[in-house]
Amino acid sequence: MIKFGTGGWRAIIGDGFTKANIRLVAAAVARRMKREGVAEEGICVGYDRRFLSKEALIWFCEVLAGEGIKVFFVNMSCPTPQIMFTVKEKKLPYGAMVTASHNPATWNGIKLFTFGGRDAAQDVTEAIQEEANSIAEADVRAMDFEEAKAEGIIAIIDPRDAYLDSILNQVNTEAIRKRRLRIVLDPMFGVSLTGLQTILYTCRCDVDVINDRHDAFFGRHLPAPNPDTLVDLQYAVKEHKADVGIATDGDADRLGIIDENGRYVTANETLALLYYYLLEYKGWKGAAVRNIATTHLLDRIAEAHGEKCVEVPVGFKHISAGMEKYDALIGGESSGGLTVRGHISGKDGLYAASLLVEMLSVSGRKLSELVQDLYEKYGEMHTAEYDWALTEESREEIARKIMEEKQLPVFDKKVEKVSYMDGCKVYLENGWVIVRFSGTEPRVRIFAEAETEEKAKQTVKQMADFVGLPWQE
Ligand SMILES: O=P(O)(O)OC[C@H]1O[C@H](O)[C@H](O)[C@@H](O)[C@@H]1O
Repeated sequence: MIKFGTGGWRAIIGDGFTKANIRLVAAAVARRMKREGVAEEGICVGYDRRFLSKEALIWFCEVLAGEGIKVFFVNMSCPTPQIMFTVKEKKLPYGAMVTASHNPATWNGIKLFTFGGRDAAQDVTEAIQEEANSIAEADVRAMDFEEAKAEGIIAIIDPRDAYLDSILNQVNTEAIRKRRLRIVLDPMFGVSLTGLQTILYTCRCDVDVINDRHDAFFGRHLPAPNPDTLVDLQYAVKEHKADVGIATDGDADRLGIIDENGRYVTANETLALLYYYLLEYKGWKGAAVRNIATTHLLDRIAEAHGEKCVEVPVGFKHISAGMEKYDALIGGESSGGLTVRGHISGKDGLYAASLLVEMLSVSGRKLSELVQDLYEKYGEMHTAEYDWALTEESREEIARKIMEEKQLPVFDKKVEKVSYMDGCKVYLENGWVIVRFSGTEPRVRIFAEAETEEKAKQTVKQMADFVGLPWQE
């Protein structure tokens, strides 16, 4: 059974992520493109550094070619945002990337993009999922990869320069050159290495790199930037006396930041800092779009500038849709993805890192000072984020209690409202807590925000106790 979630189709290699299923997804995409009359316009495809990614993409393309779909094949592992950028720039109707993003090394998957380089909307992925699950394997046609190349159905392209130049054109490279920043880069064994180094060297930064070799096990960590996985980067920043540590996840659409003291700057803080920077320093205008599990600091910043902050369910496709609807300035999520008006509509770790480096250069401040400034201006808000592995039974039990019976614990703060848009979110006076099932992994997540980290943690604990999840520090 093929199942698309928050960010594309993901499955364990050899279990759901099999050659047969990859071919079924390709056949469904091809049939959809043919029905829409866009077979000749084509699809841009790429792959990351995971185990089996390139092979999987070749199998995917053989089916596309067998159905007569024009394929633009990026023949070098690359960041997901590079594919989104190319779909947008070439005005292609579709794009695809073989990656399981931040999931464990045993997973792989396929992300799909539509016109404008956006994450495919839910109705699109649902339709593709349904069609893929209904096609008989014997009905899948394919054409040998080399033959399709020789016939020109598959064209090899290299859009790297166009993508990197577009980022360099959007940031203030002059200001960065003057600041001579010292940076430690941690691509987490993923695909940002060449691109981010190129951008940073072009801006004359001094760059040290860790975790750069090709390791399909991601150094036995999850390739997701968070305080547990960025311990190496924290040490390296302190050791090299760097101004900042920059990490990107496995497919480089998410960003993780370490400040000059070796402290992990949360994705919420990064997002709020960049929104503030765009409004205050660059004088840009516009709303912010955040997902339901992301900091309300953005709401405070928006309000202070006469802007609004729009809340959407988790998943960048919802952020992109919200940004388009409100012509928003910035959109982002607490999981580390963000983008800005004028760039691609999907999240981009390379672009976000470049903008952050620009912010440090233009402001002339240290990262820790900028975070402090923000709290002094808008009040302290801190998040606590925990997640638990789930069995089918525990999932059903939690869903019954909070989603069907709509039970809630008794909080020591006033409950302002409750939303069931994505999981169950309780809006408290000066804070909130959300319980939701991940759409990318078999896990349940409980996030909270409050005036101190301790209070946020206590709120998560209270909710975890209430739904019967074991508490671990
Ligand atoms: O909490 P989850 O449903 O697992 O989603 C966590 C993240 O997964 C992917 O990276 C999606 O692209 C993001 O939009 C989402 O925020």
